[in-house]
Amino acid sequence: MQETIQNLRARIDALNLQLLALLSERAAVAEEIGRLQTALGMPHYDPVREAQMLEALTAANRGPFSDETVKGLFKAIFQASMQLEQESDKVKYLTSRQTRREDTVVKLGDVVLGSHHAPVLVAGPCSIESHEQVEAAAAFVASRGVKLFRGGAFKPRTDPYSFQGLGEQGLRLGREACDRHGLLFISEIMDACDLPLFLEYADVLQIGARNMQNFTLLRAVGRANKPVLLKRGLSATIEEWLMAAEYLLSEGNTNVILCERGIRTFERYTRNTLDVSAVALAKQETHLPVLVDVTHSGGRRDLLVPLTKAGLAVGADGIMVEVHPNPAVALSDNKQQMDFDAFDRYLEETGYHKKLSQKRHEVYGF
Ligand SMILES: O=C(O)C(=O)C[C@]1(C(=O)O)C=C[C@@H](O)C=C1
Repeated sequence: MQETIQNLRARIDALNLQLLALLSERAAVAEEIGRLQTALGMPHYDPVREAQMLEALTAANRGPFSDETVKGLFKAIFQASMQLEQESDKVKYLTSRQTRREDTVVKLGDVVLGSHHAPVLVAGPCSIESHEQVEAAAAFVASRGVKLFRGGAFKPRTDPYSFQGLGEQGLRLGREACDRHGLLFISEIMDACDLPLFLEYADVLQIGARNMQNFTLLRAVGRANKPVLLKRGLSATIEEWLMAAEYLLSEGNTNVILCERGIRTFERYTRNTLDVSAVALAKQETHLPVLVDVTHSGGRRDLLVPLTKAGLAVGADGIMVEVHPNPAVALSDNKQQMDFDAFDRYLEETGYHKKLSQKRHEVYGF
């Protein structure tokens, strides 16, 4: 008896495989129909066709399943084909991990950003203010093992009468200081017409939070042959942020680094709220490297260490911080930049002096 059941089950197993092969073949044909329908602008759902097929099937039905059961089984098959057809209509976003499974790794000189590589640290002043200031900042961060230098020359300021940056002169001062100290230079571009200047002076083009949805700028930078750091907008949803990155990739620029910099919430103890889930989700949903700008996230020096730990714990590939020789007299963001002693304490407390030379798994175990 037991043996007979075993034998019958073996037959069912074989029939299951035959059914699966037939269903897969049928699905491939339905997908082909779906592609033609999409090209012709026709809907995928065709109730008349479904009714005709069900009629033909019930007419051919000799049992043991009732007509109703046969109809139920085939309706489930039609539904499954429809889902496949609709799925293939969905746009394949270049930023999506479904389109590209492997992590994108951005190479900046001898610094490698993303995947299993050691978390990077981007440091430098909010704005480039003078030769002396940028020289002091660049010399200091370079002496501490930092390879990526930030410094704004074109500043998007809320108040039109506040310091707007040194413009081209700032870019030149930044470039020269970076060259003297073996640093790579990241600076924010605000207008597509400044692209030639940035191509000459900067190593990484930063698109700031306020310009995250400047689609003309995104397209222009997307066509440039330079890595881009794309900050999340002040009130941008994760989807809007990733779509902005899609603009860059769709124009051919694959060296895109995302940067979470805190979003505007009701909370007033901090300037912005660091959205750690956005960092984790950006890593999950896209294949791009993700940084966290801890200076703007909290807008508070006393939060730089904990926010750094939080960012790295949820998978960030690096951190951006602001360092100024004398923050008290800084021409922008003077409440949140670190002086040199504070930066040394920051490196010690976050363990970044070790992290700068280690692989990710050596630091975090993952
Ligand atoms: O014949 C079609 O138009 C199909 O898309 C295939 C198919 C099917 O699976 O048979 C799928 C959904 C439609 O509602 C009708 C039929």
